Amino acid sequence: MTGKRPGENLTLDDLKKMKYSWQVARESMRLFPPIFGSFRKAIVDIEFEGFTIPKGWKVLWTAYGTHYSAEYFQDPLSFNPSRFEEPVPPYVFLPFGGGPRVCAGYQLAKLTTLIFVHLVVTRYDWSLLYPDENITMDPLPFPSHGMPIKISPKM
Ligand code: HEM
Repeated sequence: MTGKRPGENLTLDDLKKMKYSWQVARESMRLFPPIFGSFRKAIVDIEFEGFTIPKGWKVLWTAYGTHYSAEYFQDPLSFNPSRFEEPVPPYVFLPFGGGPRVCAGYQLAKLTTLIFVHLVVTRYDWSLLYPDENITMDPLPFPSHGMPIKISPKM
């Protein structure tokens, strides 16, 4: 989002135009979903693809199952925000969960992510202290040095 005068606030209309920024955020959450999954409890016996899930059992759904599947995302390990120009089938892209218990803060999270990214990119110069920092899964992504950055206001 360019064309803003220094100090001029972003408007809701500005945020609606940030389609590529949101694609970048979505692609980041596809590769590293902040919440990798969650549990559901079967409240009745369920038949699913030849399996029986008995009433009372807990089921773990994970975002990685579809996020890293070539069936849904071509070349799934590559970072390609443009892939989100095409619609994604329901229950395939799940950083915010899905169904009746989908994240209640989705819109707020989208808003704050777009504002944060806009301000960091337009107002600050920043760089990673450890560009090749190792990231382990524990089970969430965990940068081995805490991912420190060097940040300073743009001159
Ligand atoms: C990037 C930011 C966020 C991510 C990735 C995220 C992710 C998720 C996920 C995956 C769930 C579903 C968990 C499940 O199905 O068991 C969830 C639920 C929920 N989230 Fe978020 N969330 C984010 C931000 C927020 C914010 C900002 C709020 C509130 C201000 C919020 C409030 C909630 C609530 C209340 C639920 C429970 C909804 C329910 O069970 O009916 N989240 N979130």
